[in-house]
Amino acid sequence: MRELGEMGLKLQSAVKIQRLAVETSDLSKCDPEKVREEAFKIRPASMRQAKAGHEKTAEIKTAEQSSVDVDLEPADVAEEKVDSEAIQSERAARRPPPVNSGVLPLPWKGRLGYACLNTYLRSAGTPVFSSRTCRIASIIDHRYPLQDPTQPEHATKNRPDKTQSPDIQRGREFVQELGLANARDIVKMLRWNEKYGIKFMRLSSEMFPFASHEEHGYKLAPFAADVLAEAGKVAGELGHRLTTHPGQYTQIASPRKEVITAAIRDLEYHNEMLSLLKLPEQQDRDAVMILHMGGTYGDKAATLDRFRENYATLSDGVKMRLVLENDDVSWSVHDLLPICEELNIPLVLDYHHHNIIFDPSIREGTLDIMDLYDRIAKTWTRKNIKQKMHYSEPTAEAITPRDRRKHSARVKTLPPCAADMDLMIEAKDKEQAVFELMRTFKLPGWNLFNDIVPYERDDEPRKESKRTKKEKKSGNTDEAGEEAAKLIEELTWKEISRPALTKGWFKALPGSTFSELIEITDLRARNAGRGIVDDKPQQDPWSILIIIMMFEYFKGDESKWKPYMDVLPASFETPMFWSGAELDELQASATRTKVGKADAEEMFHAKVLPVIRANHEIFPSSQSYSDDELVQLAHRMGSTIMSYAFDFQNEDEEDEEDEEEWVEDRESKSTMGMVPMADILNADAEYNAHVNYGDDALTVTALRTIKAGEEILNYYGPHPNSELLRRYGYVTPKHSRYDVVELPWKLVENSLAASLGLSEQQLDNAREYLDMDEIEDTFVLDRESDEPNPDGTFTGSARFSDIPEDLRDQLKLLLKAVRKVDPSSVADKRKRDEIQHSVLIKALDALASQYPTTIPEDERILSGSDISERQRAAVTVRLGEKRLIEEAKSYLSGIASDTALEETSAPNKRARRSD
Ligand SMILES: C[S@@+](CC[C@H](N)C(=O)[O-])C[C@H]1O[C@@H](n2cnc3c(N)ncnc32)[C@H](O)[C@@H]1O
Repeated sequence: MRELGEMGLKLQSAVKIQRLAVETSDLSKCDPEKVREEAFKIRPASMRQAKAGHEKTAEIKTAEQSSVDVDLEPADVAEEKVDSEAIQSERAARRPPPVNSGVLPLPWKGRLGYACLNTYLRSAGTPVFSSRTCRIASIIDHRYPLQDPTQPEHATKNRPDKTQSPDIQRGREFVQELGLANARDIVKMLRWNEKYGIKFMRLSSEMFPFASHEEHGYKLAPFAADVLAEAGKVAGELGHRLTTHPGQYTQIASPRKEVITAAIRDLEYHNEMLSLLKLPEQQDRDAVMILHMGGTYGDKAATLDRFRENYATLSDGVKMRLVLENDDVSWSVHDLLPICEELNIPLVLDYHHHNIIFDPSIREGTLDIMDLYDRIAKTWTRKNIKQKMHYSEPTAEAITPRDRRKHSARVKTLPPCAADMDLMIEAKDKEQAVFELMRTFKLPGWNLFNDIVPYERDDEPRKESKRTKKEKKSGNTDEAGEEAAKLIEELTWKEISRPALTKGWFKALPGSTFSELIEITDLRARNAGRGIVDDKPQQDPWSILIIIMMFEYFKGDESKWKPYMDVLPASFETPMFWSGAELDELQASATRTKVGKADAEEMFHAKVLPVIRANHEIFPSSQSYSDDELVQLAHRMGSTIMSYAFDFQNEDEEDEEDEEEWVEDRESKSTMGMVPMADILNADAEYNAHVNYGDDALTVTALRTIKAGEEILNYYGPHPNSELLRRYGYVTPKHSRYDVVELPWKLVENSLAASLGLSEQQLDNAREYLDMDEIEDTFVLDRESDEPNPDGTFTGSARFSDIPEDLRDQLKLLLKAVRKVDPSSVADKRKRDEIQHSVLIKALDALASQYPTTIPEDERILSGSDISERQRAAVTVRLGEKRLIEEAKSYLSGIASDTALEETSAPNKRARRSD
């Protein structure tokens, strides 16, 4: 068994290395034999563990970055190349099962639960759910009475009347009404659950929107006391367990005071909600609040100390309900169990998270954790609370930890828990996932829900789509819009689809018919024979909108959008259109490398031109255009979209409730579109208006008094000037608070080598101890900036407050590695801390020196009058980055001198630490 486990691990590393080789976009260099050889080299277990932590931070970062850079980024283009079917199949074939265990807890006597949302009831004719919410701007709007308070509100005809005087209580009642509607639906869900054999459910944290908000928060008693007591009474009668899971930002071990204050408010809110249910004694004890420890802030021991300290200050009510859960990034079961035992806190074991940060020296899965079952169970029994566990599985194709973080829609098996466990199934299909498990294993109640077909059945009256509603309302669909929407459907995709491998043979069979929309694919590499795939190429929202805009453009005067297209710019100030000399003005700014012109053109060639060329009848005038001219036109449309288009969430996604779990990397399902008029507002980091997207109308709300002649400004987001320039072609002084600078790891390494007098060979030897696959090659430094105030202004300024945690960690790893190569070069831990700061300062110096001009020189250039707009923008970007580098250096020097001071004043402590 053990050998098999190790073999699985090696195969996994092989897959990982292969994937990385592919991700560096050099498919041809990926020699499978070499990859396998590499994978079978055993590294010390400690290194592997350390690297696992890194992988997580690196991946989270990538996910964040990709959510910003929607489409034209090189990474995306590379990603597409990577995702060839063969590689995917290979990876999938090699994946280990989600849970390695021979134990199935049958016959099952426990309760299976689902979290927060019942998909069946949510999509019923009259939706039943507990997460109705609103925006803060709506609370503020509803401080004003309705135009006709005797009539129900209407999105256009009966809105809050801003000419009257506002009343804070009125706004609060508006949001509280949403909470009451949410709470009233608990009983409906409980009764439904009971009917179908489910007796365990997590209540949505969004039950009472903004209840724990600093400014807009409110107590639940007395207004919600009766509704909650009624829900509790029904839960009591039915023996239903109710729990909660405050969100990931509720962290009581944060070093930031404001985070702790907010977390305590949120815990008190959850506690009040559960207490007002007035459940029978045991059920009340079982109504727990699950919390994650949160970040490590670079120092787990210090974080645990803060946790101890802050936990002690929590109210008894909160302490009675608080439960800790292992996460998939930083805090494993092994980390949390001791603190849970120490502080008398139950520990909820989440198998899915555990399987992501497992100890690879044992094997993936649950075997290592089973030895801890007794200790985990005791954390519950000694408080007389019924134990619960969380179970979910990664998506079927998941291989890397990043992939595996995504929960699959349903689960295939049960974990090896006690057969009477309360098991929360955290899967996207919620109650349907529970049903599937019940069906698979014929668990008690499996025969109760035969009348429940999957929640998307056609005979259930479903919510109308908003588009249909609008169309109906106008009585006459907007022809131009409809025409554009139909365009994509009409296009024949064959020219750009994958070559048909096996369809020809299949089609040749006598009597066969074959839809053009599907394709037979070869899945033998993963032992799955043939399979059917959707044959449409993956057009993304960008290419679709570019094609539609080009379609309208070619129609010329015939286009109903012509007047709108005419006011849109034909040329742009974004760096995409700058000359080489103009780009050079950006100096060492990372923006210089992010222009993405070549990648954009590659995308046009792959996704836009083939569609146009294959459809002369739809784009008749395009025939007179050369390929180059089409690419230029695609650039123009792409840049227009970049500056003017809006993202629209798909209907399905809007209805989806948050998993209330650790951050998930969801696939984007958005669509992009042009919205004339809505795109007319300019923007700045301090703004005075907010655009509200209603079902039937788009409104703009002033956030404060706007003087006559003053420009109405929207908010495009907390972008650094470099990003503002890249996307929109402008910069503003106010956006400099969000400036960032990218520090290449190479500079840190060089600076370390210089500080310790290491030779290139010694540095290379140290690198051998690191898993280079996990090493980040750049780190983003930025300032800490508060959110803008509700009126769009800022109270304080942004300040540099810390070096990124992953940079610190990576540097620590390197220092440890250097110590192994040359123990005399880094004497002890204290020395390592000192070195860290000076190394980073030197690295920042090196970074600053890559910019040929100094801060005063840039300031002089900017104050001059003979400077073009493009130059002004470039100098503003580079100057912002230089100033940030200086701030980071002063911060580090400050810490370094504090440490020195501490050492001179506390020699005993120092002596202990260096032991
Ligand atoms: C959505 S449009 C805003 C309306 C646009 N000004 C127009 O002419 O229709 C975004 C573009 O407006 C310009 N813009 C927006 N805010 C700006 C600002 N604060 N300063 C300069 N230009 C701005 C940029 O060219 C940007 O790409």
